[in-house]
Amino acid sequence: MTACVLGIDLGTSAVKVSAVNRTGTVLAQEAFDYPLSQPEPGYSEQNPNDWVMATTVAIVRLILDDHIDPAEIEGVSYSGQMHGLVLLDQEKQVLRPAMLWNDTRTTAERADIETQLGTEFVRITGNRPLEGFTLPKLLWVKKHEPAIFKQTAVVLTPKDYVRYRMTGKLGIDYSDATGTTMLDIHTNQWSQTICQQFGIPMRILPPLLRSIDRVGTITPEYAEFSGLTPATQVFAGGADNACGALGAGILQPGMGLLSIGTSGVLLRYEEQPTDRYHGQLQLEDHVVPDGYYSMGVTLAAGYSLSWFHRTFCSDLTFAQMLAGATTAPLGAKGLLFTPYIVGERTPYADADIRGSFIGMDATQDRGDFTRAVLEGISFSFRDCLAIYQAAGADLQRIVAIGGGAQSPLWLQMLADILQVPIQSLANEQGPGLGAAMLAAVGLGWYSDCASCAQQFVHVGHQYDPLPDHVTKYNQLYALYQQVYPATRKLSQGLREFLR
Ligand SMILES: Nc1ncnc2c1ncn2[C@@H]1O[C@H](COP(=O)(O)OP(=O)(O)O)[C@@H](O)[C@H]1O
Ligand SMILES: O=C(CO)[C@@H](O)[C@H](O)COP(=O)(O)O
Repeated sequence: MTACVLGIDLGTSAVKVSAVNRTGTVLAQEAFDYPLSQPEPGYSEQNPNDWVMATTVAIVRLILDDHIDPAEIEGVSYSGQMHGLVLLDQEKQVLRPAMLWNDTRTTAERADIETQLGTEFVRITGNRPLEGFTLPKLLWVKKHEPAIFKQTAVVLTPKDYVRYRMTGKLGIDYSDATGTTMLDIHTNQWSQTICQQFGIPMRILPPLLRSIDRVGTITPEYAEFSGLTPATQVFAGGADNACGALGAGILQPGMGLLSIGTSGVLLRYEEQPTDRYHGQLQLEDHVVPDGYYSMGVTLAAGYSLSWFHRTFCSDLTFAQMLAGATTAPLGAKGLLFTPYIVGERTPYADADIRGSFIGMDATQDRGDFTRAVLEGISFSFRDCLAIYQAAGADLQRIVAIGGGAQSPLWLQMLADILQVPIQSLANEQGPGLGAAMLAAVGLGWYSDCASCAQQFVHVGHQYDPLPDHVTKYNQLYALYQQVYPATRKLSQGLREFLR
């Protein structure tokens, strides 16, 4: 008998479900993709039912193909892409496609929040209003789709909807609730001030849960649908970046996480809701009770690379494309890329900025372009690091996770550009491992997250900065920093042209 838990990681590109035993060994993992719909520039949507179907397929495959015995799955928990808006009516039917974290149509709503509440909003939520958060999306629906807003009985974030479909229970955990920017980060209650100011009925906000809280069990209907048993216990789970941090053992100040998924995140554990970053970085509740974290988010990290692959080299495998970057010289023969292909969040909260290749030269080839994309994304991470450095917040150790962490070339480049040692994990599962850990702690296998991390988290390789690369990248970064101010007006002009 191998008792195990399932960690369900509801990412932006796919769901990944990992079966993990009591000692943290990953027994099997299954993934299933779903599409992203971008009907207009700035729009980014997914169908919540696709998440449920994909999760179910992954679970069925774990049972049928990997021979995970449903009777041995004692617990399930979740990690989810943050900030997405899922609206349900009185009958708990989905009212419209989910608006995702990288949907930036809400610039007017964001400005409105800033005008109406200004610094009070930052004080309450720990965050300045940004397009990607849930509140501006809800205000967009209120203004542009009033009939849907009127029918809204429940607001959820993505993984909460999947949990609801598996258990029949509604709720949101604190780490995702902070990401809505409707939670008072100091009291951990929904903010009456924000709800009253913007006309959000508090009854549509779901009950608040701790990430390790037991929510219930699998419903008989979902058990029949998926092959799971109704005895399996379900725990709340958390935001993907918080779960990623837990799964990488980021549980103390000075420890940092680099998540290279669809988005790119540089995250630091915080002991309290600090205002030292003046809203320049996000501040969120951790999945660890009474813990917090700050983070800078570049909207298109892995997404820039996938976009490049899809658009310019779909004839190559991902590995072949990356091999071209390995042989290209540092600096890609003078080519700079800025990864603002869906706008940007940190350090430039700018939905209109767009990416650029600067320095194109007839001597460059596809390998140089691929390398420039990797370097540009890495410079964007350095922009996030610069905010930490300016605030005097140390990051002694950074662990990398996510799809991008599969590339040794990229991890070495990041060590060289950030000038900090970057560690990979031996059992990298992305945020899914953190989700599994929440189930393990919820079940009582471990007394707390820290003791579970001691058993589950194993560092793999360390990439140390190479001095001659550091010098060259410093030179390039100084140029990269000039691209945003130089292209801002051009991007605005092009956005106007498109409108
Ligand atoms: N071998 C690889 N090397 C570098 N990047 C990769 C590799 N494989 C996938 N990626 C990048 O990882 C991203 C997906 O990472 P993942 O953590 O699964 O994202 P998400 O959780 O957002 O769905 C893709 O956008 C892709 O560009
Ligand atoms: O918006 C944020 C964090 O604020 C994103 O990091 C999302 O949480 C999506 O994560 P990935 O799919 O890239 O892991």
